[in-house]
Amino acid sequence: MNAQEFLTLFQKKEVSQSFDYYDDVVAILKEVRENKDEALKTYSQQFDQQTLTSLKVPVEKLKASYDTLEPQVKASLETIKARIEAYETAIKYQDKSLGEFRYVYRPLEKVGVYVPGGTALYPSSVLMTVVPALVAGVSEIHVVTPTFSDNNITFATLYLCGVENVYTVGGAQAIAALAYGTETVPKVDKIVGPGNAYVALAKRLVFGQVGIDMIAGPSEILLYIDETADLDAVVTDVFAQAEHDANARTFVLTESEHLLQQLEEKIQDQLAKQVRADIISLSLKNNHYGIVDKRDNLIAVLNQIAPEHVSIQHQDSAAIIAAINYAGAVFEGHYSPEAIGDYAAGPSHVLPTNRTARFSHGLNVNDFLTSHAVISLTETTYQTIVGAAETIAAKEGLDAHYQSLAIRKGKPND
Ligand SMILES: NC(=O)c1ccc[n+]([C@@H]2O[C@H](COP(=O)([O-])OP(=O)(O)OC[C@H]3O[C@@H](n4cnc5c(N)ncnc54)[C@H](O)[C@@H]3O)[C@@H](O)[C@H]2O)c1
Ligand SMILES: N[C@H](CO)Cc1c[nH]c[nH+]1
Ligand SMILES: [Zn+2]
Repeated sequence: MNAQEFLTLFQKKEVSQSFDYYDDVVAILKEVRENKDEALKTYSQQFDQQTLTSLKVPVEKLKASYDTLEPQVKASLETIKARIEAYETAIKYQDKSLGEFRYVYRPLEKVGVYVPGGTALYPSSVLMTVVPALVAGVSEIHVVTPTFSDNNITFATLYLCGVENVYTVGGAQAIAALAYGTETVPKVDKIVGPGNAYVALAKRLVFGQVGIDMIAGPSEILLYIDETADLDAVVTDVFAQAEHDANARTFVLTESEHLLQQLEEKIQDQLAKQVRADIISLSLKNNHYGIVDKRDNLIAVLNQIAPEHVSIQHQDSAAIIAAINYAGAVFEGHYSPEAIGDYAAGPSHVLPTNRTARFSHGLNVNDFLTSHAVISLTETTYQTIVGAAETIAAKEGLDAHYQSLAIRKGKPND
């Protein structure tokens, strides 16, 4: 399809998607708010087939998971953790002193982290959320995850990061627990982390009661390719996002109809051989788009989709990247595939989906800080600006404000 045809379809789909899970998620939020731990256990039975006697994971169990890791896995986690720490430390906001003003940053106190666990384990999401929080200086981290097996790599990674508060609960009910608090799970100040459509919608609905990082829902990739791209590699990039979720979305943009046909043939040839072919097929059936048009129209489409990931495998990558305004993260060239960002590049893989990169950004250390201005005016500055303030206070009819300003006027503080 061309750019215009795609945009018409995209708009219709976007409107219907946003309500798909609404009733289910609202019911879950209400139930957890009222019945707390009991509701969490009932939902774990219903959605995860787990009979839970307790929800909190003992630290010994986290340690046991860590102790059973092969040395190579421990070393890989350490390597990635160090890269994330270095990156987040480099981009952390510092207090600014501007004479009569200061702008200061403070770490959040209590953060809730969602680590997915429905159809795969996500130790990488532990690193991509917890490490930035630790670099920010967050004092309490509470992790919820639908991860139930003994000796699993998610628990091991949590232990490696020093997280002690871990609860085996997932889905919208886990978000409700962190937002409202239950007997076991405390209410937090902000919830971060990725998850499926239920998790993403629940976060959206509890915003205001607690802070959230963004809508980090089912994965997406947009690949912009030309003849210089290695099509076999591009096929793996398409499958790598589609295998996350039947709701994952993949977009291929190109200026060449022939190239798109070649790619689609390769996708069909290789689909059946994929380990997660069932999920990939569902994702590709409903959420895979090939768009052929001229450069300007493709860039306009890209900025409308504002995809979670953009991968540019094109000889003019620099020019295309310069025109991208909205994306979760952009990957340039053959050696920056999206999958390296999922695990090891450095910036967090927790990124906005479903067009929300038009107004939000990927998770980073600064999302775990709050900030405020400190105002310390000198008398000279005060006397210079008080007249303007009085004038507007009078126009607003707020007399007590006017008096608070006027009483200090012309009275040297000696
Ligand atoms: N945007 C990002 O930054 C990012 C990063 C990593 C992963 N992801 C996404 O995270 C998601 C992981 O999904 P997942 O499903 O494997 O794990 P998940 O932990 O997000 O969801 C599993 C939970 O969903 C709930 N659930 C399942 N079916 C339900 C139903 N019918 N009704 C109510 N609740 C139900 C269950 O409680 C289950 O515990 C994928 O969509 C993946 O693409 C996104
Ligand atoms: N691609 C996901 C973000 O959409 C992140 C991830 C974790 N593990 C593998 N991939
Ligand atoms: Zn991925």
